[in-house]
Amino acid sequence: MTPSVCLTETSKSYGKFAAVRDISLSLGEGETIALVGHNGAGKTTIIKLILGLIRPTSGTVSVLGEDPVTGNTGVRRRLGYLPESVSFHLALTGREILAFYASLKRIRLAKTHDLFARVGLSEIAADRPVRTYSKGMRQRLGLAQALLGEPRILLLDEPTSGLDPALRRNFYDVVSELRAKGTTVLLSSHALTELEDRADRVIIVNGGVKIADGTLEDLRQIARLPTRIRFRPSQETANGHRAAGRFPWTQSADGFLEADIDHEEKIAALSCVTADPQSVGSLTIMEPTLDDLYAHFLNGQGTRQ
Ligand SMILES: Nc1ncnc2c1ncn2[C@@H]1O[C@H](COP(=O)(O)OP(=O)(O)OP(=O)(O)O)[C@@H](O)[C@H]1O
Repeated sequence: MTPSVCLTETSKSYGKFAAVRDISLSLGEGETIALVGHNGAGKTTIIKLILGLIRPTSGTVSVLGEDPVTGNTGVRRRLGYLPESVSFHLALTGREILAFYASLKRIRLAKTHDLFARVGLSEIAADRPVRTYSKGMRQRLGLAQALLGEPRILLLDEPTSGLDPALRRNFYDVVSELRAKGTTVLLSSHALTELEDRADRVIIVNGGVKIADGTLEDLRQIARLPTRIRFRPSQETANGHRAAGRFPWTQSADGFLEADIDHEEKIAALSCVTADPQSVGSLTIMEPTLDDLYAHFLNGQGTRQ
């Protein structure tokens, strides 16, 4: 996969304080990457380094092959950015705001006409002043602004905070469309559960340092956390199952047998449960979630505010 963004041993300090320390990462074309970490972990600093809004204290940042601070300004026009708190001039209409940002990016207005529909803002809403917008509508306008000019790299800082479930779904639909077109999407978020099925890769930062980077499956392989297996045995085989093998099955209130099985034993445990398919009513395999993995990688690292 061609990398759109590369940080190589990049640090950013403010005085003696290192907001980001020796981070190396690459973001591929068409990849959706979740950037997760506690408050103050360094997520926004990484985004600002990619945008060229701040210079690294050491190391390098390359965006579409250019240094985003000193390189070809055309590269910046290929970036879309939705900041953590969107704030627009309240007296302007959505359409006026989009026209303003389009002129900054030197994009012809004709190319912006479908953006309102794409983010789910009606034509009537587009002509209303932003002060009449709900938080969700402002966030949609922020997304429309970030989508101006069909960016090749989209950086979204906490994009779904404050959005209701329907708006979140709509938002992720737009992200899927962009991914299909080859756009690199970096999503900084605390909403781990909703990222789980949506990100191709997860980067975890803590205290300005990258502590994990991989697909969910990669992270599961590294963390080797137990898998919970639950099954409902048929009446006559319940006792047999409970005794089966060396696995510590316990009976839950709803009649299921369940156990947390070590990563290495997962296949053996499943073979044991399913040896006689007739004897199993239903079976659930619960792999460690992104929440579990996040807690695992942060465990013992300490956090800072
Ligand atoms: N201009 C600055 N001057 C001094 N310290 C800064 C500056 N910008 C960021 N920091 C510090 O760098 C650290 C990382 O900040 P950053 O905004 O990147 O965190 P974050 O992971 O985005 O947090 P959040 O989830 O709360 O938005 C924080 O401790 C912050 O206080």
